[in-house]
Amino acid sequence: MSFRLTYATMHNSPEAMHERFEAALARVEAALGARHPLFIAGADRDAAQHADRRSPIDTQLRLGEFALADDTDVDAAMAAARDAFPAWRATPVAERARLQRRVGDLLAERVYDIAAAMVLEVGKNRMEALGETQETVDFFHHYADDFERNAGYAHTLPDDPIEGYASHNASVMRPYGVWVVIAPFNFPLALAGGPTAAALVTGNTVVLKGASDTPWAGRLLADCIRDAGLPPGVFNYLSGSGREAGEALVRHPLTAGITFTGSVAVGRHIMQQMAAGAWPRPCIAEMGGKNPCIVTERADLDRAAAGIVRSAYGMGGQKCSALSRLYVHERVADALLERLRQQIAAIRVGDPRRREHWLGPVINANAYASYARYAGELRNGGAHLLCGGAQLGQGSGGPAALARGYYVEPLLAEAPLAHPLWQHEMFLPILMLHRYRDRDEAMRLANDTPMGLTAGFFGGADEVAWFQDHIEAGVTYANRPQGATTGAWPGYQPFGGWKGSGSTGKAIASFYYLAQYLREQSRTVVE
Ligand SMILES: NC(=O)c1ccc[n+]([C@@H]2O[C@H](COP(=O)([O-])OP(=O)(O)OC[C@H]3O[C@@H](n4cnc5c(N)ncnc54)[C@H](O)[C@@H]3O)[C@@H](O)[C@H]2O)c1
Ligand SMILES: N[C@@H](CCC=O)C(=O)O
Repeated sequence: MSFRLTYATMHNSPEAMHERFEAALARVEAALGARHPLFIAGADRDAAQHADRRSPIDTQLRLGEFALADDTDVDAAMAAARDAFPAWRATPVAERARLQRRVGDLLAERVYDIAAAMVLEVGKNRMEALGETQETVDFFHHYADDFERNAGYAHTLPDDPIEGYASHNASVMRPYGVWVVIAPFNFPLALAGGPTAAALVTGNTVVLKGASDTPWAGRLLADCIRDAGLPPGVFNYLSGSGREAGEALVRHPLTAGITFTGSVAVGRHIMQQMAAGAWPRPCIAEMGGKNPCIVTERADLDRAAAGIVRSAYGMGGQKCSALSRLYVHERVADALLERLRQQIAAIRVGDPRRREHWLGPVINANAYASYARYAGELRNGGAHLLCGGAQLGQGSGGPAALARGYYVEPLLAEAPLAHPLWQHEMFLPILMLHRYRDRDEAMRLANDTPMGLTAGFFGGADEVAWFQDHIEAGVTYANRPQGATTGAWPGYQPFGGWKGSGSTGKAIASFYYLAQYLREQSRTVVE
């Protein structure tokens, strides 16, 4: 298939992709209900307790039983990763990169089956799930290529200018040791696989923990890493809760560094713990977003509407990059609203196993209840709900086909600027809108947030530089109908947040990313 799948191309998928997905879905559904163990020291390990997991699509759909790691399992995983570290660090870069590419190749071979599992586990639609799996493939290849391209960041420096001695100098980068990766529920494969690939290729060993809602995706990644032939202990997988397994990993004495992806509250808590102790340990924290889009009088409104709807409602707004604040010039607001209304009305909400359903359920009962609460807060806080606001699933009295899942309507609300939800990451398909008069006012409002992940702009070509120069966000998109604020891809858009959205100022898959998994050693040798 010559089609190259990315989040920007997934809107025009070829027929063959759907046929292969359908076949994989049937295979995966036929095998539901299995028990999924932990993966430690190269072997499966049963935990003392397991969680029975159901799909957000239909809570009677039983996915399987997933191990809940406890302190003993965390200790075992950390010890395995510590024991494997010296040999893995000493493994030539070319060999580490070869194994890493092999993981990518296996993910690619299994792309349809893994995507089918993620549709069931997360409730995302097939193209989002296929996109995420392909993104993970690309992370494994991208980081292997990048580390080799940078020759492992080893540099020979000039000899010291000392008479009578030959004093040779070099700078090398050395891995830290056991690197912990903590992944979020919404991209449970890509945001587990990306940091894992970065840590492994740079010579660290890894203990990965998946999110409590999505233990399956991480286990499927573990299977690919096992089958690629990485030595036992180099990679270990734990499923389990954040409060137990996650906390135990963060406070573990063998934890040399962490990549955390998730909410601001948990991220800041982990950063504080990593800064405390005998010495500060590195913590790459990729956190939340409250992403704005500015539409000026000169925008192409068809493009704007397409990009806005895709980014505000794709995956039910459960992307850190999702658009949640829309600032539109008052002269074009009504015309844009008309287009948005049409596009929102065309969104088909339903079981994401079916191709025609672009919008599946939200992840769990909490998110489902939060949606109703936020809709109420918007109404009570003086907002005008222009579209949506109703739950469609459990307990809503909505369509029978949706009654066992967590389905909600895409919501668009024109809200007073004083409304507190302008400042709160809801992580749901809820978009708030404000009509502005003056472009600089729009920019001030767009930047009026402690977050700074992604931002979108629709306007004249000669306004783009103004947007890029003034917006406080790590990832920016101008005039992009494929997604106003969403859809970064490794090798095309480095992805990382400013301000409260990220701890390092260095983006995922950027030129500067891998160096964060290494510490510098200066080497002087006098002959
Ligand atoms: N910036 C990014 O690249 C990015 C990408 C995806 C998601 N996110 C953010 O993630 C959030 C949604 O994901 P979520 O709901 O899974 O986030 P979350 O913070 O609830 O959980 C993330 C992970 O942390 C674990 N965890 C929870 N409490 C912990 C603790 N005390 N100690 C250690 N680990 C703990 C969880 O089990 C999970 O594995 C949103 O805020 C979203 O914006 C950010
Ligand atoms: N990389 C994804 C977002 C990941 C966060 O949830 C995007 O760019 O839309």
